[in-house]
Amino acid sequence: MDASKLIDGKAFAQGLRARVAAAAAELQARHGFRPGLAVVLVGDDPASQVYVRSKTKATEEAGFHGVEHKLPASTTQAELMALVARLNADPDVHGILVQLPLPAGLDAAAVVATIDPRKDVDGLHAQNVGALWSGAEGLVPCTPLGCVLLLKDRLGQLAGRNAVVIGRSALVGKPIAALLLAENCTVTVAHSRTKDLPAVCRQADILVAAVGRAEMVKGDWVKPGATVIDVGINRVPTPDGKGRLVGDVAFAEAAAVASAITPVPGGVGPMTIACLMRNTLTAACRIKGVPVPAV
Ligand SMILES: Nc1nc(=O)c2c([nH]1)NC[C@@H]1CN(c3ccc(C(=O)N[C@@H](CCC(=O)O)C(=O)O)cc3)C=[N+]21
Repeated sequence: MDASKLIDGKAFAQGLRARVAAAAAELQARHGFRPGLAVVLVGDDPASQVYVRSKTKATEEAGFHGVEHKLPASTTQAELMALVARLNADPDVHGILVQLPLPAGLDAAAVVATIDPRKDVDGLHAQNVGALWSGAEGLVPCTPLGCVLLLKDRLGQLAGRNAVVIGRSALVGKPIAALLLAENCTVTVAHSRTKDLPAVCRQADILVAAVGRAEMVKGDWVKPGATVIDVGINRVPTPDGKGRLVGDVAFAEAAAVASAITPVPGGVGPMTIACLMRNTLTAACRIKGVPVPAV
């Protein structure tokens, strides 16, 4: 494959994190505060622990104030909601992220509804979802924001392009569709009940795969010259037992046809964390009433 086709999310994310860190240093110097992020992890799912660790590392590297709350899987709904209420009231915390999924028995929607919308750096609170779809100011989910930043960096203007999003989750598919619509794309949201999914995908100038099924999108689903964003992170078994990460797109096949494509790992994943830092910076500035720096 021609290396210039690769959309290097890892490199873009590094640059974004450096710009966020510089903006945070400037805020400290001029206004005397640091953005603060609280990450809440309930239970001991190993994958979640890895993500939370990389979020904490990014928080430190950005020069933010970071707090990590690790709660046992036996935590009750009331205890979790009480922690969120404390974080809502904490003046040093501007962003609250409750790692999902929560252990069985806990109601994620009720927890999200408790988060102060101004501190909802995941953009999942109904107020932020409404703001996204109505064009009002709010906070946008990190993974969708990362996808659109990569697309604009590669393509410039997105207006008028046909975008097909496969997947309609609240965390990824729906918000990506909203963001692409706001960029004046013609957006189709495809899903498990879509008829002739390959033919729908072949219409896409921008194809976003967010289904959570390893290598489902084949090379002949991709229109020649299309830009492919692979949001999937699937661990598949290997003979050595370690497993490897693949996306929702059959990468080699798709890369042969596309003009640009994100790899897995090293594509959208690192952008998610960089955008979490960006959202925390935005949330902190709005709460403090100072201008939000462009990063
Ligand atoms: N409330 C909430 N918000 C989230 O944003 C959220 C969440 N819960 N739960 C779990 C998922 C997953 N997630 C990822 C973040 C970074 C990478 C990432 O950096 N991946 C790297 C490395 C992957 C690896 O090596 O394991 C890559 O794709 O290159 C992946 C996945 C955020 N999530």
